[in-house]
Amino acid sequence: MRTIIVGLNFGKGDFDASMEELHLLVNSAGGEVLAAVAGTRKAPDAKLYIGSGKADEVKVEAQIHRADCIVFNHAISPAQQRNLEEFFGVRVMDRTALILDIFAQRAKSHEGKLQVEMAQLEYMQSRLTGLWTHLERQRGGIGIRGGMGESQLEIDKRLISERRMKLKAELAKFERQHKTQRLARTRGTGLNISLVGYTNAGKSTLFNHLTSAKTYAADQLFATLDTTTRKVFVEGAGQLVVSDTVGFVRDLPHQLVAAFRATLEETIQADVLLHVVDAASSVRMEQIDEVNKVLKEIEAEHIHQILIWNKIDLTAHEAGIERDENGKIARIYISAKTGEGMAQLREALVELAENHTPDWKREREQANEWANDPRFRSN
Ligand SMILES: Nc1nc2c(ncn2[C@@H]2O[C@H](COP(=O)(O)OP(=O)(O)OP(=O)(O)O)[C@@H](O)[C@H]2O)c(=O)[nH]1
Ligand SMILES: [Mg+2]
Repeated sequence: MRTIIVGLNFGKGDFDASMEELHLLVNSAGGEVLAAVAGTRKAPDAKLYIGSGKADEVKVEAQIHRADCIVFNHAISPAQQRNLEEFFGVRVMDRTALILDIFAQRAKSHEGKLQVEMAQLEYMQSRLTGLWTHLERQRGGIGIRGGMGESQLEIDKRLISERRMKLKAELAKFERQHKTQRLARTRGTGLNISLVGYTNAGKSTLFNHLTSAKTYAADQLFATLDTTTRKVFVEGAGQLVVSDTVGFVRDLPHQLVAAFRATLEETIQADVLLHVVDAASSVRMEQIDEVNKVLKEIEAEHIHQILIWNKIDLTAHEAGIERDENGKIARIYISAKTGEGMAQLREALVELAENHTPDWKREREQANEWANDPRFRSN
C-alpha cells in the first residue's frame, strides 16, 4: 500500500520516535511510507481529528504521491474516519486497525488466527455501533422510519455477534487444553520463565540462544505471535521451562490484549519474567513503561522481574549482572546476537533456580502452616 502517515504532536512523549515506530509498523504490514505529515495541536479536532488546514496539506501529499492509504498515529473515532475518507477519497486507517492488520497477517496457528479474528470483530462492531448512531441521528432528523441502511446494519451486527459467540466457545476449548498441557509440562520441573518485552527487543533471538530452537526472529514488528515454550536444561539450574511471547507495543489495542489473554496466560504463570529491553533504543525507558502497563493489564505485574539489557553490542555497556541494594539481581547486560553476557545470564538462572521454591513445596509449607495455626485447630 502506498501510504501517507499522519501524526499530531500533543507535546507528550517522544513524538519523532513514535512517528518512526508508525513508519516501521506500516512497513511491517507490507506498506510503503511515501510521506509523513506532522502537526501540533492542543486537542484533536472533532470532525477530522486534524485541523482543516492540516487536512488540506495531507490531501496534497496524497495526490502528489498517488497514495491509496492514510494512516493516523492515533485512535480515531468511527465518525472521524468516515469524514476523513470522504475528504481524502482514499482509505483511512488508525493505529489500532494497522496493528490488527499486522497481527492478522502474522497469525499462523489456528488459535492465533481465531484470536485475531475475535479482536477484529470487536473493533468492527464498535465501528458499526458508531455508524449506527450516526444514521439514527440522520433518520430522526429527516423523519423516515426503517430504510436499507438500518436493516443492513442490523444484519451485520447480528452476524458479528453470532461469529463472536462461536469464536469464544472455540477459544475456551484451547484455554482448557493449555491448562492441561501446562500442568503436564511443569510437573517435576524447576523454574518457569517467560521472556517478555517490547516488540523487536530481541526476545526470540535470546530464546533461540537459550534453547537452541529455531523460532522466527526478524527485524520487523510482531515477528512472533504465538507463545513458544521449551524445556531447557541449564547446568546447575536443572530443568527450566522457557516461553517466548508476543511483543508489546505502545497503545496495544485492548481488543488484542483481551484476545491474547489465553496465550499471555503463560506469562502470568511464570515464576520469573525476563523483561528484554532494546538497550540501543533511544526510547527504551518509554518502552519499559509500556510493557509494564500491559503486564498490569494481564495481572502479571507482581511476578518477579529481571531486566535484560539486550543489544549491548550496539551500546557502550559491558556484559554483566547488576544487583540492587539487597544484592538481588536487577539487570543483566547481554547481546543475544553476539552471545556476550550469556554466561552471566546462565549464572543468574542458576541463582534464581536455587532460590526458587517449587509449587508442591510451597503448597506443603502452606498446609503445615495451617496445621500448626491454633486458629484453625479444632479444640
Ligand atoms: N545488534 C543486535 N541485534 C539484535 C540483538 N538481539 C536481537 N537483535 C535483532 O533485533 C531484531 C529483532 O529480534 P527478535 O528476536 O525477532 O525480537 P523479538 O523481541 O522477538 O520481536 P517480536 O517477536 O517482533 O516482538 C532482529 O533483527 C535481531 O537480529 C542483539 O543483541 N544485538
Ligand atoms: Mg519474537
